[in-house]
Amino acid sequence: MGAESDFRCGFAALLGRPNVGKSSIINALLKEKVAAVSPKPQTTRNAVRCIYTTASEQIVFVDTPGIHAPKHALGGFMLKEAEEALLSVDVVCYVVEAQDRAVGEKDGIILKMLASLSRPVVLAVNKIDKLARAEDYKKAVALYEKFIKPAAVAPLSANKGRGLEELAAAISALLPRQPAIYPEDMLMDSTERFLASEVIREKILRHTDEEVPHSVAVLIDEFKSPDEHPGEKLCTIRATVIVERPGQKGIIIGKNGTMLKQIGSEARRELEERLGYKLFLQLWVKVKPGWRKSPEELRRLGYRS
Ligand SMILES: Nc1nc2c(ncn2[C@@H]2O[C@H](COP(=O)(O)OP(=O)(O)OP(=O)(O)O)[C@@H](O)[C@H]2O)c(=O)[nH]1
Repeated sequence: MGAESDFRCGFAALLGRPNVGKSSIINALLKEKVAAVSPKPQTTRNAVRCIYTTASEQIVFVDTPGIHAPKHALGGFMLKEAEEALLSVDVVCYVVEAQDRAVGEKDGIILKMLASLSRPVVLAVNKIDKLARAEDYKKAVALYEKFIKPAAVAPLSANKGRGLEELAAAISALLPRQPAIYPEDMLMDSTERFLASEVIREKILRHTDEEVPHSVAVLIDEFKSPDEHPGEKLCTIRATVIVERPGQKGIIIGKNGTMLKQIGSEARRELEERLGYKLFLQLWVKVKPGWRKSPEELRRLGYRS
């Protein structure tokens, strides 16, 4: 790592509607590095998505969970939660697509939040490879600049590997000068078990409404990775989704089990990508009335103060 006085380090929230390429950007930035996971427990408020370290900078990309659920954000409560999460970062990296020519509902919610937030925003305009004329990305920039004043604009293509270093440079220019927070070889800051439960929980939140998200906990019953069990070819995860009422169980399982299947396959895909293993994921749903009020249950689920 470089001279500490010039070194920049801080937290960047990665925001954007689904499918704009957030995961692709992270993967491209980390190149071939498999998302190895450190056994160090989670220390930050937000889920750390990855840690990008070079000789001169360390950018800790975090997820801001509330923003994945615009349905709930509309309700006001989650919007506030998301805003609070955003206040714990130094910079917001807002990802949009180069072909965007109108602001959709999901971006509308994000823009509203960003407009009232006192954090610098880097507008990452992804998928420039899809444009016939490269400079047309400026049309997307003009569209979003009607709502926010980004501190920097970074056109890029995660798939073609273009503009990634420029994006990292634009973000790190806005970070405080301070030494690295994490060791330089650390790519993520959470245990694999914790990551698995958070990813499963996040998929449930995306698919459910009203009181269900607040009544859900995920308990990892079994986690067998090929690293710890050399005989294993796959990583095996068995988890129980805990809810408070039978009706909530029905919602999560869905008609003929379709909802649970969908949640399971989305969680499996994301975990395979982030853990770097092929995965066998099995989910159960169990009703535990009042689990949120039981200190013993909370402890078992890992919610320790
Ligand atoms: N043409 C092109 N496609 C891209 C680029 N970056 C990502 N994609 C594609 O866009 C799709 C969505 O990419 P993801 O990285 O999964 O998007 P995301 O924002 O993480 O999506 P969510 O996890 O649903 O929020 C995938 O099919 C990617 O291959 C790019 O630079 N160019």
